[in-house]
Amino acid sequence: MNLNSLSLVNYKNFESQVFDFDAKINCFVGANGIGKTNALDAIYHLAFGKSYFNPIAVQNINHNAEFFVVDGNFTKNDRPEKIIVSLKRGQKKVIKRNAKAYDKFSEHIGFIPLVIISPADRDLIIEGSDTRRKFIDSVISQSDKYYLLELINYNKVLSQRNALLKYFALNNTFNADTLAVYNEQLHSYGTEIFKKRDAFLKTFIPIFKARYEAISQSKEAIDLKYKSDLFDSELIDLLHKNINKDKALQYTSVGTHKDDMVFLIDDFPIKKFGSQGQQKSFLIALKLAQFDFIKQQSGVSPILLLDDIFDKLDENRVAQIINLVDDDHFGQIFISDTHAERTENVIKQTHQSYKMFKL
Ligand SMILES: Nc1ncnc2c1ncn2[C@@H]1O[C@H](COP(=O)(O)OP(=O)(O)OP(=O)(O)O)[C@@H](O)[C@H]1O
Repeated sequence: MNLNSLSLVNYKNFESQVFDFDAKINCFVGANGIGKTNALDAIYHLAFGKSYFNPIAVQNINHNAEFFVVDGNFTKNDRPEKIIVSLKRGQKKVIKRNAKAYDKFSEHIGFIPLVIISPADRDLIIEGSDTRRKFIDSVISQSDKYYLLELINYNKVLSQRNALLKYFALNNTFNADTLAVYNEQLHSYGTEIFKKRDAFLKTFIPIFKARYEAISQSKEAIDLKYKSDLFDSELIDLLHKNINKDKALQYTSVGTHKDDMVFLIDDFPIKKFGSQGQQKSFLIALKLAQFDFIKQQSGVSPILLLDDIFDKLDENRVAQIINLVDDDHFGQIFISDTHAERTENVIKQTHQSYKMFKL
């Protein structure tokens, strides 16, 4: 899996820019705010059809322009693949593979396996459960197409059920039959989602622990626990049991949309009890385990984006990660850093080809 070239038109601060990449290591270097992260985000866009950093699509168009185009030429399984993502103000985003537009973006997810490691990952520890669910969902979705569809369907039924609860409250009415239709559907999609999350984490956690041990070279016990209402009861029963609460709240209070992952260090939440360094190692281990998992499932080495790597790692650990390309385990790596020499010194220690892009 290789990205050979990237062309950007009006993407964030880039008006027009073309990059020809090395097959192994590529480095964007330059001053703060010059666009290093934006270049990585453009690559992310080609894999996920959206920005990792700015979820409001239209804000990724250059302030002075009416549209953006991100155009990438890949090689996958020895075949050329051209992916184009474009967006015009006031219109819907278009994603094309080899000149053919996707009807559903979900069909594209997983086609370009990619993992990003960024300072923004700290949200996984700091922010609410939503961020952690999105992380698990995005990892599973990259290797299981049906999962994403189940998730989309679950969310659709959930909004319909919530709208119905609001309608009941506003009109002072109740209809058990209509609600039962939504309960059945939510139960069926939710149960599948729960089973897949549970199965995924059973495979993922040992990989994650091994990665953490290798990175931190320390003895603390870290763990990741899946929390879900569905461990104790069937979703359909929970929906029935909580109907009075849901009517009062006017939304659905139980289900897989409430699942969470608890990050632990020596049995205590890492958010409160982990040092800065332990938290950084935890996040890197999480992302490298994501890399391992996707590779295991798809047989393809994901593209790895390392945004502002020295934010998370000291020079030794950066060297450790970049050395991974030496054993051919990793495919292609894209790095962003403010200091050209610092990164180049570390890269030179590998025996791989590389290119530096001074922005
Ligand atoms: N839609 C947009 N139009 C024009 N410029 C934008 C847009 N969105 C973001 N930018 C600009 O992009 C720049 C930030 O780029 P980026 O985050 O890639 O910087 P960076 O080189 O990674 O910096 P740092 O080293 O500080 O992380 C900012 O100057 C910001 O104003």
